[in-house]
Amino acid sequence: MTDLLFIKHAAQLITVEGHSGTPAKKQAMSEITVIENGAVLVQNGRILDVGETSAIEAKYPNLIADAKQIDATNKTVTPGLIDPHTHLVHAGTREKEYAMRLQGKTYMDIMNAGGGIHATTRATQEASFEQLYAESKARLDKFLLHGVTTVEAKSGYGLSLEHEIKQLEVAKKLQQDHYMDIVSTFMGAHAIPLADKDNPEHFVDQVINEMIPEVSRRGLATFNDVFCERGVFTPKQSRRILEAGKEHGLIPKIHADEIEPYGGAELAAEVGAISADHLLRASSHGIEQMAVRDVMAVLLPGTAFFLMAEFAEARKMIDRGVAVALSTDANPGSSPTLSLPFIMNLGCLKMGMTPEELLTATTINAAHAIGRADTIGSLEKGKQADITIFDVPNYLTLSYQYGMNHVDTVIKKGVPVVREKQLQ
Ligand SMILES: N=CN[C@@H](CCC(=O)O)C(=O)O
Ligand SMILES: [Zn+2]
Repeated sequence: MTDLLFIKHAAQLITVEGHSGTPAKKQAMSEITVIENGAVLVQNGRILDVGETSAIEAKYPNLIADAKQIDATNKTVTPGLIDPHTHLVHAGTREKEYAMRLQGKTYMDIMNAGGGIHATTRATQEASFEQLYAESKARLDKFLLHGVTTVEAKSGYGLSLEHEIKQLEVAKKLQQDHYMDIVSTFMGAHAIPLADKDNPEHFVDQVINEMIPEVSRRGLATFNDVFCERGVFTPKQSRRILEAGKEHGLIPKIHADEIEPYGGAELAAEVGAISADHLLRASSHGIEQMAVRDVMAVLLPGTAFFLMAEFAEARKMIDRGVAVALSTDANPGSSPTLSLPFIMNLGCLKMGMTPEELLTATTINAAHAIGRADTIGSLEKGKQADITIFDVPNYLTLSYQYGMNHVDTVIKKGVPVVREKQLQ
């Protein structure tokens, strides 16, 4: 018995087609393909066809007669949004640090005083598997309610083999239990534990010799990430960690040039990272190198907004030929949000991206940033039917009426899992 779903009469259906082979760059980031009065026919969780409603109706009358129908009149249909950079699995919140920052303390001051990432590490180490699972599951529900159908999730609040594995196992179980698809990244190199403060090389060795081999042996992560920043991991240490990951089949990612220019973008190009993320202070040379070596820029404007910092130079990156994706950076310290649509608003208003580029950056380019562009990120024949329907008559309204949740329906693998803003 085939499972059929027919979404019809969308005021605008945005396919973002034609970029599955390589990420969209420059002008191609604006080519999103808008079909008016659009329709999608889904069979057994995959997209069977996409086009104008009348054309699809004429082509598949029998299948459509048997299909569950969703009328998207006055609504905008897009590929399910993809968040390629989150710190999903952690315990607790840090609102007191937020208040301290409002009084003038900086993010790094707080971290150097044993707060920041260290505070969340303490809470995460103390948390049971069940507590971490429950907190993270609640976050996934909210992501879904904001139109997101796939997230990347990093470890990095365990900072010991036992607790890093615990975080990654929570992500694995959520992948099995939840509607959301989760792509895991090992980020043991998120901070030097306080106990190793005076001997950081000891921890770097532990990441390289103990954690990476074990995470890889257990098949718990696809990517390996490092926080390359002054006072955290140096470019030299970061390179060792990323090269060690490569030897164990983990693809490099990097938190680069977030607080100050530190050679992170250049390092990403040298080690062949799939993406360099943050880049608020990336150098022009680093941006050029990323363009030459095809390193995706994953930009996190929510972090600049929340840390009251300069935004990344998205315009310059796009114009120089760097493919750009956008993400929440959801985490309890520098970006406590689960709203990718709000991040899209910031992309326009604070980084000069166009509404078309935003859609590319949160769909197909985000899929490329996590190595999934062959199956998700666009509405094309044969792809997984991950689809978001927004209660707006055109895509411009998504970035125009800002800070609101316009999601109406979310379809995951052909199944409506959010309908009229309610989890099903
Ligand atoms: N910058 C490093 N890591 C996170 C923040 C983590 C935290 O503050 O808990 C980020 O991407 O912003
Ligand atoms: Zn991050």
